[in-house]
Amino acid sequence: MSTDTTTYRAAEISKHNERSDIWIVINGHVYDVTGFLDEHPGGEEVILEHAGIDASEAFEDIGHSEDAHDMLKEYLIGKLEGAPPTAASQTKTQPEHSHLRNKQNSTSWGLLVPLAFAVVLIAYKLYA
Ligand code: HEM
Repeated sequence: MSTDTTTYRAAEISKHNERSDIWIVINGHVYDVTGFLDEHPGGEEVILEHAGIDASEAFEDIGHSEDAHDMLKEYLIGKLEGAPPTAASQTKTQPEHSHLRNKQNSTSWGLLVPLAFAVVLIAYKLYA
């Protein structure tokens, strides 16, 4: 059974980002809120938006009541180790479309070479 002393890394937490398996991080603590989704007075949408990531700011910004803060204990499964997970850490680290950019670069170079050749040829025809 998980306890408060269990620590989880961002990479592990961010895997729990589906309706059927939701963890969120609030103020350095990890909560399994899967069962709480249907019960949340603020609706399931806001919880789903923070599935697998750090929800500290959103949670505090709403100005949750003392009761809401107390409820957190029920869902606590451990602590966060290292940096908090963010939405960005869920996406692939490799920059998207990098292969496309490379392709574009090679295309423009491929056009430049015959163009330069044509310019040289025209200049030669004109002045030779
Ligand atoms: C385990 C985490 C959470 C618990 C236990 C929790 C609990 C509650 C409770 C008890 C309420 C009723 C009002 C109150 O007592 O303050 C509430 C309302 C609400 N919560 Fe949460 N909440 C959680 C996470 C979140 C998150 C991550 C958001 C993201 C924005 C959120 C947004 C809201 C909103 C918008 C309301 C409605 C406020 C209103 O109608 O005035 N909650 N929540």
